[in-house]
Amino acid sequence: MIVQHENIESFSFPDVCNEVSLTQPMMTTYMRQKSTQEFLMMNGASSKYFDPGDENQNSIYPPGTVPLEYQVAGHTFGDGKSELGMLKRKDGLVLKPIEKAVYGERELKFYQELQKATDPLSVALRSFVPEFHGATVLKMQEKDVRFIVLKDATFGFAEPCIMDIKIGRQTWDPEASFEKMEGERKKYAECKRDLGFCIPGFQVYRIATGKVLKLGKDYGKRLNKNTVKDALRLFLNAEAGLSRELMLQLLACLWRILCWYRSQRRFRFYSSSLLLVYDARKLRQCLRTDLPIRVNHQRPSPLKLSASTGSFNGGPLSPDHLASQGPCFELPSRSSTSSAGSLSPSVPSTPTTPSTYKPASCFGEDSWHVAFEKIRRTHSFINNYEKDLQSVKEDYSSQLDDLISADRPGSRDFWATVKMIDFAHVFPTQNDEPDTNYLDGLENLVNIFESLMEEAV
Ligand SMILES: Nc1ncnc2c1ncn2[C@@H]1O[C@H](COP(=O)(O)OP(=O)(O)OP(=O)(O)O)[C@@H](O)[C@H]1O
Ligand SMILES: O=P(O)(O)O[C@@H]1[C@H](O)[C@H](O)[C@@H](OP(=O)(O)O)[C@H](OP(=O)(O)O)[C@H]1O
Repeated sequence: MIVQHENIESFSFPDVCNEVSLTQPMMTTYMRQKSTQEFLMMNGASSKYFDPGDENQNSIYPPGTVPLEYQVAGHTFGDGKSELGMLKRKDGLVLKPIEKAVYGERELKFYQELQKATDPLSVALRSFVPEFHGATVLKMQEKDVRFIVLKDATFGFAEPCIMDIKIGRQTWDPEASFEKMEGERKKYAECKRDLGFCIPGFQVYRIATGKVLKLGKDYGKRLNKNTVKDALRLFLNAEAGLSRELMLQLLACLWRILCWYRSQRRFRFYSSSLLLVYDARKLRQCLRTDLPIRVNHQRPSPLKLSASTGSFNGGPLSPDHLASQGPCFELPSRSSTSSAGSLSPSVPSTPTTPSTYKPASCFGEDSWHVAFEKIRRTHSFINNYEKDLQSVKEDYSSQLDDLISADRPGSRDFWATVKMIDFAHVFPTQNDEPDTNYLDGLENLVNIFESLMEEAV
């Protein structure tokens, strides 16, 4: 789609890209407002710029809400298929409409049960998903619409960069009709076949050009195993120099999710996404700062994760493989994991995750150092892989020490993270096998990130 506006120019991918000009960093706030205005116009809202706090808006949206300006994928207002899209509320929370009852109620139940659960597997999972703030009913054009209320994954970001990565070769659930299955099979075909994931959309505040680039599913559907890396580079602002600090923050999250996913036998996540987010404003500051991250490139960099180790290769993982090569924390026992589709703590089959597994939020109160120590523990493997990783870990550790060094005030703030989203097609596991559909895609994604890490400055 091309939108005509004085602030939109330079369509490098003619039918799929909106690039908003930001000529100077100082103009960013102004331009964000402009792009919001553009976005609202596209979605049938008032042409006047307003924020969600504006009570006098003449819009079709419930008072105190606007369409989520930074929605990069999924069902959106006026996309010709769905009537509803994501909204943003003035308190910064985002609202996901329940449009298709079965899917919506399933997702709501997933969040509700996850919120109540106290078992370690669920507690860990909770740290990977957006904070859940219940459900609410709002009137939209005379109709009552129920919404799931979530924390905005980009909350507090000045220049949010967001990428939606849908994980899994199979993006339809076991109850899908034949038509739905066929439809899904054809979409993002190359990426899903070769990598086990696809990219339905992303937006990036580009440091090299000073423009906001938004690419949607038409672009994503054309990607293949070779070009996907370019899309990631674009998203990561690699033109400005791929930042090791950014990569570490994202990789740390991806590793933790991977470790969790390898250990779990409770769910099958179909058509679920990882939302990669970071703040380009912070990235720009980080790239401008000569110390200390940039001193790292003076060291010989051993940042190569050996593909020969097998652990991150995309092949299917058998339970035996997991037992011999999996994370160093023990796997839940077989008897305790079967058929546990529910997150409720009262379900007798809740896994008894051992005490060595200490879930911790990716980011938050922890310093880089503490957080990374935890990651190091959960990312350990009980074989030669451990040896292979040793030098890598040492290098990471010193980088992380650099990152929290006292002469970088504010360096403890995290400005990139990964959240698991979209649980409309989550099903209980029917056997004790790992969810290779999701795992293959996630492992391939981690592999790509690890190889990109080698390019980081
Ligand atoms: N917690 C969140 N914070 C910020 N943005 C979010 C959040 N949840 C969703 N989004 C935005 O909304 C988009 C769609 O989200 P989601 O995948 O949950 O919707 P969907 O309509 O079910 O998608 P699909 O069509 O793939 O089923 C995401 O790509 C992201 O841009
Ligand atoms: O990326 P695309 O091409 O937009 O494809 C959509 C995507 O697969 C969504 O996950 C799916 O939503 P569901 O969760 O509802 O299955 C939607 O189905 P829909 O067209 O039936 O809404 C598809 O159209």
